Amino acid sequence: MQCAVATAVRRTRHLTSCLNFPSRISFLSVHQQHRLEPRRFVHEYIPRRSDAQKATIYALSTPPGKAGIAVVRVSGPDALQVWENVVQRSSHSNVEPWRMERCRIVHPVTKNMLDDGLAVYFKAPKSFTTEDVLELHIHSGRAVIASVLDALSHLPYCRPAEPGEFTKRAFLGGRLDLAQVEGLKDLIDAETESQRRLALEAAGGATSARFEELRTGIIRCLAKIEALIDFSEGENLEEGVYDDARNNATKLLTTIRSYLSDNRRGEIMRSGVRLTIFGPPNAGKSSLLNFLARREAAIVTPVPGTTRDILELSLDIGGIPVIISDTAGLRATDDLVEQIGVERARKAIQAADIALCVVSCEDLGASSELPSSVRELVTKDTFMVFNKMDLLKKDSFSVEHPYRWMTSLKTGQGTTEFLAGFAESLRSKYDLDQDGSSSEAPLITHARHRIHLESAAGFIEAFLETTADEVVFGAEELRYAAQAVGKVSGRIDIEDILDSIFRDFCIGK
Ligand SMILES: Nc1nc2c(ncn2[C@@H]2O[C@H](COP(=O)(O)OP(=O)(O)OP(=O)(O)O)[C@@H](O)[C@H]2O)c(=O)[nH]1
Ligand SMILES: [K+]
Ligand SMILES: [Mg+2]
Repeated sequence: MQCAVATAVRRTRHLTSCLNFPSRISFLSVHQQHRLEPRRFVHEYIPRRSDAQKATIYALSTPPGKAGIAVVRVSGPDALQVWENVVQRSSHSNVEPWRMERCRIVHPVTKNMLDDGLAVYFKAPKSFTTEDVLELHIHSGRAVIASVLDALSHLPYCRPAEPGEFTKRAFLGGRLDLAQVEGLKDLIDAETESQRRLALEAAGGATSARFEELRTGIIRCLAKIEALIDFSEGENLEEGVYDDARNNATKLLTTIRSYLSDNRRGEIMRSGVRLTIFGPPNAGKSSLLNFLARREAAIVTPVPGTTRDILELSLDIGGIPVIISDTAGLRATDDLVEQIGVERARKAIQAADIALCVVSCEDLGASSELPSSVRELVTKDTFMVFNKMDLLKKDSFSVEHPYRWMTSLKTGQGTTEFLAGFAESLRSKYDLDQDGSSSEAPLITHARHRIHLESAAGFIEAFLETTADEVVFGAEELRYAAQAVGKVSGRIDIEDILDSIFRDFCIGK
């Protein structure tokens, strides 16, 4: 008896580790709380886990509302059974996979006809999720969609899909890696042409392939170092293996560093330049936002302190997505609400990729010096707009700055030049072409990629700090570096590649 319990506990422990339970201690406390026999405890958990994995899920895959067609997608082991229950065809032949068929969609219990549509069955693994998939193409109307989804809810082995669950299954099934999943999401969200191309590249696996090349490079170095651990140079290994590994690691580090010092180009192409408009009150900041948006998005009045909260708009400036924030005019004030607005403005300037300062020509000092409220915030990278040039009395104007324009948002003077110069400056700053794309596709498009690459660079540096006597430590650093790069695509297993490289590695004479 005791022996049986011990076996059960051991098995349970093994299972809890498979199920990612925190620890043996927490398992025991759960076990004690519930006063369950170990064996029963096991039974309680296994079915739920496998159930979650094997559930057949369904969801509307097109936007809800009136349109020509809507697609309801079903994925999981019972997709074919769903077909048998809700799809009625004129022919009684077997279902032919990947072939669209005209059919009636019926309620599984009442067999009432719900819609006249099309159905297609994708046989696993040749489907988006790698599972059996059924797509029902129905008429897109609220009542039709509701009746079909309700009908599916009557099938006991089906449940509604959670957000992103089809894609998650595609990832778990190995159809997409993480970088491709991100690319797919970006493709759906793409609003500009350059975003579409960038996302398509990631979704298609080209981005992953570039990361994979880096990872394989690191593993090649690792293979050499591991060979040195097992054998030694001169004896069983050709000469210069250690130096080779070091040289290659140095080259890889240079490559990674060059990817990292990209001025955030990829992230900017993907998610847009964060641009904050700031300046003294009444300079014409909100007027500038409205000019760029071509509509009265922000309130403009002659009252200083009109804008208080931050107003954010996403615009396409010459093919570049720009997220523009209009902020409260910077000044000391007793008004509590305005004080908060000024505080938020300062934070937005810090968070911006580009800060654009609007100053009224009226507010310039005798020798064209900037108003004190903005003086310490302006750097050589700040974009400067000297507005209200219609009110400029003096004919001479002498503010030197790399990015500077003069406008009158009232008369329109200088605005065409500003718009052209503004777009051009954005392009040159981020090395982008006319349409906002770039000749060489950037590698890093998400902050996540940057974090993993930075950590890989750190590990390679640590490897380069080790000596020929410390190959064991060096190998460990390279292993971490490879894993860090692998995290981008979600591929962190290196043993498989290591084996294959080892196999063609030249060992012995
Ligand atoms: N003469 C002249 N007036 C302008 C010009 N641009 C804007 N204005 C006027 O200046 C006033 C202030 O403009 P806003 O756009 O509200 O200025 P703001 O910087 O957003 O002001 P706050 O939000 O209060 O900080 C409004 O009455 C505008 O019509 C210009 O080029 N010339
Ligand atoms: K104002
Ligand atoms: Mg304003």
